[in-house]
Amino acid sequence: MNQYMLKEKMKVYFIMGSTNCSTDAEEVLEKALKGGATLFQFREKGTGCLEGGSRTELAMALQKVCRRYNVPFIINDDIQLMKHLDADGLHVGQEDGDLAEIRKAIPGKLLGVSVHNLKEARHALEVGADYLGVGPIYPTGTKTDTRPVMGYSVIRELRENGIDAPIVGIGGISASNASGVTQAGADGVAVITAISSHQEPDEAAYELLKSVEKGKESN
Ligand SMILES: Cc1ncsc1CCOP(=O)(O)O
Ligand SMILES: C=C1C=NC(C)=NC1=N
Ligand SMILES: [Mg+2]
Repeated sequence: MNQYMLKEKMKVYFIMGSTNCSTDAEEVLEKALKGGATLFQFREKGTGCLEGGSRTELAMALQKVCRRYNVPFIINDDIQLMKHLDADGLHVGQEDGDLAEIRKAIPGKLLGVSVHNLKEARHALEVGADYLGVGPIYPTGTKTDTRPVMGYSVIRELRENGIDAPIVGIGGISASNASGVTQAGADGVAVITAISSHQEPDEAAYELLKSVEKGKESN
């Protein structure tokens, strides 16, 4: 997939694991994709998350939903699971291992990296990352061990320093603030709660998409 197509897929980047939704994860994902989510990341992490067979089973079920909507299915952190399912890609953080090693280990797959500053962004792209996750943009209760809340500043700084790779902002993002993230230069937004905990995940995804497009108009 070329960079232009990948930037299109970054618009509404939905992330979820079993601990992020009180109802049926498959149903929430189906609705999110119906509503316009453009990419999905399976992130099964934190207290009470699934392990072993039940983890793999849920991942397979969610991968099937993504296939039906022709939406990329990305796995967070777990390279074994990604390989086992032949998923479309892997997302890793700064502490998930040597980025160059990880890049070599998954040839032809999408590799996303969480970055927090220009140095980390340059390194990730040098080793061959396909897209960058930048945040936390706003305060979030979903991930407790985040770096300090950064606002739009890092997104702007990356763009001003010639980083034109696909970028998603992440952290406390909803339809009410997503336009600011794309106005600052991101290609889209990555969200957990705004969709996974919404009564109507399809409406939530659609509102996010509209907010993302609005921000793009003015950047
Ligand atoms: C995984 C992650 N990385 C930085 S903030 C965050 C959590 C985002 O969750 P939410 O969209 O519910 O704020
Ligand atoms: C921490 C993260 C940052 N960015 C993205 C896209 N996913 C993540 N899990
Ligand atoms: Mg990680």
